Amino acid sequence: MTHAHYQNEIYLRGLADEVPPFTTDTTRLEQAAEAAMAPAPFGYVAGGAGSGDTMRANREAFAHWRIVPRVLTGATTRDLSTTILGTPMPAPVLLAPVGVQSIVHPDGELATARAAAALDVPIVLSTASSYPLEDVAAVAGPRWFQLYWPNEPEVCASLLHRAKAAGYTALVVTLDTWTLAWRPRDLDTAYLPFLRATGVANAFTDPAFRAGLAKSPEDDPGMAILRWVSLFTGTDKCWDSLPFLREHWDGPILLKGIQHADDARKAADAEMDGIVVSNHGGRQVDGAVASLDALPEIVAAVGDRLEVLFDSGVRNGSDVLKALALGAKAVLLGRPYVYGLGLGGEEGVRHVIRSVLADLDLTLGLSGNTTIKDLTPDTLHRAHR
Ligand SMILES: Cc1cc2nc3c(=O)[nH]c(=O)nc-3n(C[C@H](O)[C@H](O)[C@H](O)COP(=O)(O)O)c2cc1C
Ligand SMILES: O=C(O)C(=O)c1ccccc1
Repeated sequence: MTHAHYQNEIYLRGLADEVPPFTTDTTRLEQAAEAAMAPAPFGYVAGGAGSGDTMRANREAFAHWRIVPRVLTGATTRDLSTTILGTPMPAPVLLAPVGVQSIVHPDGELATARAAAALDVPIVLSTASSYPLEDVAAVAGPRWFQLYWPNEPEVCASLLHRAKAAGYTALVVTLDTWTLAWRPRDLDTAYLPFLRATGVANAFTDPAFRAGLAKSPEDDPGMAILRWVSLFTGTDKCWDSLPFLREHWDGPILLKGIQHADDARKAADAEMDGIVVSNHGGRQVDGAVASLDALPEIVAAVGDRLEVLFDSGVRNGSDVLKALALGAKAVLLGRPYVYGLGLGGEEGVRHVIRSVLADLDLTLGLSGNTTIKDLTPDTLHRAHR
């Protein structure tokens, strides 16, 4: 089942007077999920750093770019497919790494992985997943692994070894979250899921992590969780540390959380294979630049040296199209699929992916384009609002 089929399926439902189980306006999933989810997990997913300024800026940045449709271009059938760092995908869309998904739905990352696999859309599994990476791999299709870079080299090497053995093909190293930001929404409700058992599955199943504990995680879970958190808090890493990852990871490496062209150049100089232009969905630095506003300069600086991927604020097909036109090779979908998970587990995630892809396919065609290669800055107009 592809994006075009999903469009037909939704139309056929309409003919039969059947409403779809979830909204097809993927920009409205947040409101729908708020009504369906428990308040604390919803607040954790929806929330951002500080006042939420950067989260809002991420969305506003998309509104400043407008698509300029072209006609009579023969875009009746489209091809959205692409290959990024050896991974073929039906569309330039991956699921962003999101930790602790079992707070949203008991099946968590398993449901997400199944939904994505059914559509051949790659997932990026978080280090802080609520199911062990091997269990997720067993039900997943194309998969990349996201690393929160632990302070202990043995634990880092062990995680990388396990991820490789379980068939994760690319490594996404997240650099913008070496400690969690000031997030009033969670602080005000004392909701800190990463301090609970929801995000430690990969640690508790890791031999190197277990070897460093005085008591097993089963005997003293509190102590084990504290050690896991401390492994990711603060960092002595710098640009010179990257060769360690090369030594322990046989495959493409991308750096996630890049917002400055100079950092993008450093990533290219360090022979990284890609970057993810991202501000973590506005969850880290309040007042930071909108991720889409950072994109063009970064593409100009390094677009010919490594793969530039993008996230933060993508909500529908038009947003994907705009990020691609500004030079991203693919985008990562974040909160929208997590809301799908909260609304309807595996079925909800599948609905969200299909809706975004069907919308992208139609928007691409109706703006007069046949493939994603047709998209350039010329596809867009810079508007004042
Ligand atoms: C609930 C939640 C948990 C997240 N956990 C992780 C994570 O474990 N690792 C990571 O690299 N990024 C994590 N992110 C950031 C996402 O990968 C992505 O950068 C962000 O969601 C994109 O912004 P958007 O949600 O506005 O699209 C998380 C985001 C959310 C909303
Ligand atoms: O909440 C987040 O944004 C995040 O990246 C994270 C960090 C630790 C555990 C789970 C998610």
